[in-house]
Amino acid sequence: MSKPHLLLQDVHRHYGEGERIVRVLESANLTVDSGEMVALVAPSGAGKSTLLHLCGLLESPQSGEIEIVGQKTSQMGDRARTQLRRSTVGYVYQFHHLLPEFTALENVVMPQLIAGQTQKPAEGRAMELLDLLGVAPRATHRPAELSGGEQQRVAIARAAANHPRVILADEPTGNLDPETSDRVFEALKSLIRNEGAAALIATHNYDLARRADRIVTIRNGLVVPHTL
Ligand SMILES: Nc1ncnc2c1ncn2[C@@H]1O[C@H](COP(=O)(O)OP(=O)(O)OP(=O)(O)O)[C@@H](O)[C@H]1O
Repeated sequence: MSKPHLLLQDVHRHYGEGERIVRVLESANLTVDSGEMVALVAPSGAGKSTLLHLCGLLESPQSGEIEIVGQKTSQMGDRARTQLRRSTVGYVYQFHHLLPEFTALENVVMPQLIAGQTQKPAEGRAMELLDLLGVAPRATHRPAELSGGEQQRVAIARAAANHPRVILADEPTGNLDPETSDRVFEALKSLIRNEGAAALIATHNYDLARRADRIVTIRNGLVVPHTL
């Protein structure tokens, strides 16, 4: 059997020390397979951002192993981690952070050029993603000329531009109205399926969480299955 795209094994993460210690994860385990969408639902302060940062190699655990596409990261140096993150992880944030002076298309082309892709194939890939997410007709519009939902779909296309094996999203529809939020979530889901990425999506929206393949929460420092 092939390895899961994302694997956390016996991960410990705390902040501070002594009396001020905050134990967020204690022996946490999680696996997310290719094409699987896992929703992360937990109360404020439970450790959702911490977990996403660990999965995205933006933070390191005090102990335990995090594997991305079968690569163990616990012994990696900073450069190797950064390289692995850039080549395998895509982030979607609540606020899209698109570059305002560039068009939707250019925003999705840009990360590919930075990764060493050439213009034409990068444009082809960008159009393919914008099309998949239903925003191809807005390709030449700048962010200010797009609706909130369109902006967020462009941001998802940008996060997926370099074929990430792992997609991490923090409240990806948090600032959208329910109907738009629904549409964006479905677009994200079909993208994950299409691309065979492993996705971990933190959300407070129970209706959306229920439509993921699985729901997990953080309890007593563990990542555990959750039902709503
Ligand atoms: N740099 C830090 N130093 C000390 N404590 C921290 C630090 N970062 C996070 N924490 C603590 O770790 C716990 C988990 O924080 P985290 O941001 O992961 O929670 P969260 O579930 O994402 O919360 P929210 O839903 O409010 O964003 C919190 O109690 C927080 O106060």
